[in-house]
Amino acid sequence: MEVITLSYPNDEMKSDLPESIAAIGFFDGIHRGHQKVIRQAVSTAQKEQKHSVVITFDPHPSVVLQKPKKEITYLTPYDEKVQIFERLGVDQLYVIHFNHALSQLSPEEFIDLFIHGLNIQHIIAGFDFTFGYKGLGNMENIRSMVDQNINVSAVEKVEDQGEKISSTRIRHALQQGNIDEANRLLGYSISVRGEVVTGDQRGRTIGYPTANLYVDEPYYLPRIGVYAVEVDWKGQWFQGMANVGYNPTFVDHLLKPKIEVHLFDTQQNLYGETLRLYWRKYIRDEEKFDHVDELIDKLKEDEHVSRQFFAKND
Ligand SMILES: Cc1cc2nc3c(=O)[nH]c(=O)nc-3n(C[C@H](O)[C@H](O)[C@H](O)COP(=O)(O)O)c2cc1C
Ligand SMILES: Nc1ncnc2c1ncn2[C@@H]1O[C@H](COP(=O)(O)OP(=O)(O)O)[C@@H](O)[C@H]1O
Repeated sequence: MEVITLSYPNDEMKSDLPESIAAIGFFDGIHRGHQKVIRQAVSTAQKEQKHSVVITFDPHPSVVLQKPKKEITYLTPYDEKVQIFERLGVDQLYVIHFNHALSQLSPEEFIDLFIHGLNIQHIIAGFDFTFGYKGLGNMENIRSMVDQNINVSAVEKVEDQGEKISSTRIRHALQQGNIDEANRLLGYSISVRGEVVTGDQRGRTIGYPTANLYVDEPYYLPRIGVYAVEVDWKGQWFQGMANVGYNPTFVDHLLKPKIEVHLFDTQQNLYGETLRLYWRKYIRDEEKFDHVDELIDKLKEDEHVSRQFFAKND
């Protein structure tokens, strides 16, 4: 899959682009609804022997449009998205840089630049996709904006338990520690990828060394607390328990939550290694303990609960 970033007003489009079928959207999470849109573009392209394309945006429009600005996090930050599109068989990914100038384009100007300009012959998006200045373009009025020979397909909503699947719904599930629900809506297991960095070297002194994960992308993390997790390290799988939190027993004011994982049944030195951590089961909220001994007792309990969870689910 080829990845091309485009920004307005700087970039000139090439003139000899192949005829393409495009799925378009922001696609945070690439959940089952998004997958339906993308799969439809890929299969239509295969049938018609054309290129399959995803057109998406970065960063999220709210970064530009929302005041005051807040830090935004994603179910699937940029690198994750690229990997998932690749797995879905997309030939070409266009990432349109979302900036103020882009937000001012009328729906017609947007279509001219990015649909006609990229030689898109068929546009596929979710039924509620909007685009252009103030989101005035939608899946109804788009038909009057595109050239006659261009097809438009709106994919109807995908539901789960009678409700629309949405990125917001997945965020709420994660906020409640409901990993099963988030994974069911996503259609795959949510994870984070990070590099093991040095922490306060305290873990080993309390009998639970923890690999501290530095994630260099803005992930939306599940609820602060303790989880049974599985870790993929270069294709080797480990079970363990992780904490997303602020270590209030030891530290007064961490600005960002830390992600740390204790892996069961290994003493591997992992500094500098890249791990992918899959959240499996929420166990409890993080607590502030008056004594380290109480934390250690709790960690023993967490280990027991996690191992029981894996014994039942293996
Ligand atoms: C499964 C698990 C549960 C944890 N629960 C708590 C907790 O409830 N409260 C807390 O202050 N720290 C908690 N911690 C974090 C420990 O305080 C932390 O691992 C320890 O201070 C080691 O930090 P270091 O890796 O920087 O050396 C937890 C860690 C793990 C792995
Ligand atoms: N079972 C294990 N789980 C996680 N890390 C382990 C384990 N065994 C050894 N380690 C190593 O020990 C380090 C964690 O030790 P710790 O004392 O918590 O130090 P730090 O504060 O730097 O994380 C990990 O980064 C890893 O290299």
